[in-house]
Amino acid sequence: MAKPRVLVTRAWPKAVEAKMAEAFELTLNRDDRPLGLADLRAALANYDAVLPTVTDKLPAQVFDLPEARTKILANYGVGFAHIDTAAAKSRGIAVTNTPDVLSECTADIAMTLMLMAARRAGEGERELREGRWTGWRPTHLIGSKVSGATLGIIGFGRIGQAMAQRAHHGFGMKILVQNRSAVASEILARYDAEQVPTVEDLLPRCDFVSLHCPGGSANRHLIDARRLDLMKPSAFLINTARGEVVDEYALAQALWFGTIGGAGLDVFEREPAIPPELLGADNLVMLPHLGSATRETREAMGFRVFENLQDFFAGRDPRDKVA
Ligand SMILES: NC(=O)C1=CN([C@@H]2O[C@H](COP(=O)(O)OP(=O)(O)OC[C@H]3O[C@@H](n4cnc5c(N)ncnc54)[C@H](O)[C@@H]3O)[C@@H](O)[C@H]2O)C=CC1
Ligand SMILES: O=C(O)C(=O)CO
Repeated sequence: MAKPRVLVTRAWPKAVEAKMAEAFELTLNRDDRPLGLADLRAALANYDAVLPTVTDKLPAQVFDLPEARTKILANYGVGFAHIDTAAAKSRGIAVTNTPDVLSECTADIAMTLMLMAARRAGEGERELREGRWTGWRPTHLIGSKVSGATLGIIGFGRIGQAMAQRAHHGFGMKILVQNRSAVASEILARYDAEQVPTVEDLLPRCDFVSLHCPGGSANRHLIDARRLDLMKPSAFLINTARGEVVDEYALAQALWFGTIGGAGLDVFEREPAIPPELLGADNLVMLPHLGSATRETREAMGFRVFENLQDFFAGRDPRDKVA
């Protein structure tokens, strides 16, 4: 039987590409150039499986083609808001993602941002590299204490809980939770966490707020000017979820006017474009979407896609089917 034709849309870890090549008729993207709408539409017409990432936008219009050959979109990543899953489903295309294997590393990056923003690590490093450091002094780059502070987590799924694990058990933080659905009491008990009914209940009580919900239209600008105003003037906002969850212009205003203490961002609404208003804010730490970027995790994500494809082409339901 002919091997399924599979398109990998970006360059992946070599070990995963090699394993994939044994099982499938594989097309790789050696240049690592992001695909446009027309490329993706052509991919759906010509491949049995397309393996997109967060940089491949698949809105309904991409699925609007006379005949789709593709039967599965096996996404490399857990977030799949860049794929119109309803449109995929209506064309009989299954969608899978890669949960769990990236939860720890993404929570590690959220902790990194929280610590860097609170302890002014970005400002300190810039000062040192630019030769502006004049030596230790009692009033130099005074930050905010993380240990023992209150952390609000919006979106208490896999990564939100990994964040709570680190913050509560590692840093003695008090955990407040806001989640779309009720969180089981035994899960809350693991972190001595309290679930609050609304975002409005959570924000005024927190020293740090970390976002761990999915992106997409339902959560677009979940954190807007009105909600930023509810945060303490000393509090920090951390976003490793998706750029669109935060109104970046409202955030830039809050940072410039000091209505919040600072922020840490790993994701941006129009990444890789960063609004100039954010670039100039000193009380902001920014990373280029590094949440899952460790060798171990990026390989594990690839092998998870491989398992999903193997199941799918063997006629089994892939474990990570989301549509
Ligand atoms: N920065 C990075 O590199 C990475 C970012 N991510 C982002 O993190 C997100 C979360 O991943 P997981 O924890 O694995 O997903 P998950 O599905 O386990 O958890 C998401 C949680 O958010 C809750 N939720 C959804 N909308 C909400 C809202 N409006 N208010 C409060 N809670 C809401 C859901 O009920 C669920 O409990 C992904 O969808 C992705 O966008 C994931 C991996 C890496
Ligand atoms: O998995 C995701 O959703 C990412 O953002 C990249 O790992």
